[in-house]
Amino acid sequence: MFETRPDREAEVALVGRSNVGKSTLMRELTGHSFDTGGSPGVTREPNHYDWAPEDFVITDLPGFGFMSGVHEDHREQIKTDIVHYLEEYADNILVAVLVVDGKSVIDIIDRHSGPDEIPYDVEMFHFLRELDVPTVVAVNKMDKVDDTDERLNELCDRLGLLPPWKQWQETIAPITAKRGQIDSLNEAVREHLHEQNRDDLFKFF
Ligand SMILES: Nc1nc2c(ncn2[C@@H]2O[C@H](COP(=O)(O)OP(=O)(O)OP(=O)(O)O)[C@@H](O)[C@H]2O)c(=O)[nH]1
Ligand SMILES: [Mg+2]
Repeated sequence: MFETRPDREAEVALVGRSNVGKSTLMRELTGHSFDTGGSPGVTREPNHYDWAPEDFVITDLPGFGFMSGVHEDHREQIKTDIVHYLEEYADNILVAVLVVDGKSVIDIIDRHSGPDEIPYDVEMFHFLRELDVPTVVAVNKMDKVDDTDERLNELCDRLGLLPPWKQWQETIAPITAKRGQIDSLNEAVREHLHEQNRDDLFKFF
């Protein structure tokens, strides 16, 4: 279990598979650099970022999924830790940002869909709903995607949201974190904060 969380009431948490760009997005949101890298599994412990006078923390959770050099047992442990973390702080997490790689997410979901298998991104999306944590799917690396609308409609379909994606701007946010293009995410997060009467946190998004 991760024990490093600062004692803050409100939280926004970034979750998602390894190498999708969570730490890159974290850098864009906070202006502070975190380890990012070409190989999956860079972040092994949560990165928390808080502002001294504010009762608010942004958390970048470790990635889950295939990571070269990381043993299967350890991978399962990380996944279990993430699930426990989300359960424990569900009441504090005002918005969860599920980050996916727009270039590969459909292929990965389809490859892992079967009678006995639920793909991680789909499972996590539904798990967050069960916890009643408002969730935005940040579809990252859109600089690598040509057929934007088609891709985002497919993603809606896989997540059980009726396309077209434009109906779901509070839930589906295409971004290119690496270039700082995250306006759609900021808007979606603000919508959810507003619904919870937390306009005071708009300055962070
Ligand atoms: N093309 C492109 N690459 C990106 C973008 N955002 C991040 N990357 C790259 O994706 C790689 C992984 O980024 P990280 O931010 O380390 O990913 P992470 O999700 O934190 O990975 P873990 O810590 O392993 O879970 C890095 O090489 C980034 O430069 C983007 O918007 N477009
Ligand atoms: Mg990371």
